[in-house]
Amino acid sequence: MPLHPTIVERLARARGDLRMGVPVVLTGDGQAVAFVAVEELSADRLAALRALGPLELALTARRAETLKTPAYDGDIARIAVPSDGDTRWLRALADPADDLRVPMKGPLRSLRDGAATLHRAALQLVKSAQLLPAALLVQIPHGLALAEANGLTLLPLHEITPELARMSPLHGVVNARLPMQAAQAGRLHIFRPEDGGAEHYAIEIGKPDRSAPVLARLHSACFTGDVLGSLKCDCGPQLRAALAQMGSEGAGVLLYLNQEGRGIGLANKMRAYSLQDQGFDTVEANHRLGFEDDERDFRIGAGILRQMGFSAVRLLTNNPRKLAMMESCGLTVTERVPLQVGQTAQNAGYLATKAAKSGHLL
Ligand SMILES: Nc1nc2c(ncn2[C@@H]2O[C@H](COP(=O)(O)OP(=O)(O)OP(=O)(O)O)[C@@H](O)[C@H]2O)c(=O)[nH]1
Ligand SMILES: [Zn+2]
Repeated sequence: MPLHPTIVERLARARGDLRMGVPVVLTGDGQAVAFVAVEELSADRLAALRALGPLELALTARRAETLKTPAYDGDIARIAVPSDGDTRWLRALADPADDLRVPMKGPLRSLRDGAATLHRAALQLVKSAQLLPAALLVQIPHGLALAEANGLTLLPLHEITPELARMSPLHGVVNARLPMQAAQAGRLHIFRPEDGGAEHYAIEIGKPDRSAPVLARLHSACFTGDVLGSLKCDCGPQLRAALAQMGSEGAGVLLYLNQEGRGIGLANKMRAYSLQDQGFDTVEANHRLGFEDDERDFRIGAGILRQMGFSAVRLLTNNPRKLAMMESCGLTVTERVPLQVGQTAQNAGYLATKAAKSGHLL
């Protein structure tokens, strides 16, 4: 293998750069841009980018809708940044925290002309770095020259597009015996993705027969519910009930997928919780932040199950999307096993919204 990093490795670097406020260079469609995530933008970097040319802010159409500004590119909006637009101005557009207190952010000028392909890719990268979906871009004449002169990560669009669409292969790193309250015969497996992303875990209980449907649960990380016992959701009780059922049946597999906050990360989930305290429901809060309702990639769970030798599941869930995704990834769902535990006065609204807007089965 050559010494220079592959495109997958450069993508991982780029995510790290964005989380540190370092610009990344994107080329493609006959254009080149340098961009940063607004969330981590410093005044110095803003000044350095402004010196390169007119600045554009890319937001998702979800966020643009809240800001009441048109998204001429369908799923995204490009907004011209005025010469006095500073980091506070940009952050107020990216972050809905102060929307109710300061509803008027404009006037905003949405751009209509020109291509949005690089803006779209920039936003996708910012999202995959679990930052607020807002990118500040500047068009540059020569991507390679700017990247080389400043030691920036350069990403050609045609190389990253297939990588962003595919699920990164996962490798089993280690597994070891783990006796638990719910089952003495437990084993924890660690899976690591090739793209430098979060590791995921499989908790195998007993010795499930690989030739029969296995009792399985795809659990998404919820620090607040799983660890802190939050009353705002039903995750903690669901986690424990699933393990208990597997323990009492003597076999099962629970995947603990590190897709906190339905894939938006804990910081963004807490932003969503602040919005929920302002009266928005769980879906509206995600939209106001600029995310879709659910940003999780359920292919990961199916991939791990197949890697462990399972081809059919009895799936513990109330979420029809999980059932559909299993089937589309080639796993047979022989039964949906409902998992209704942990209802509280505080999460009644949350569960009702999931049933009404996300199709959860009651
Ligand atoms: N963005 C966001 N995420 C939340 C909120 N409440 C809980 N979550 C996350 O939602 C996910 C819940 O995952 P799951 O338990 O797999 O839930 P599910 O899609 O409802 O499906 P089932 O429980 O299988 O029926 C976890 O990642 C939580 O962190 C919220 O208000 N906003
Ligand atoms: Zn939860």
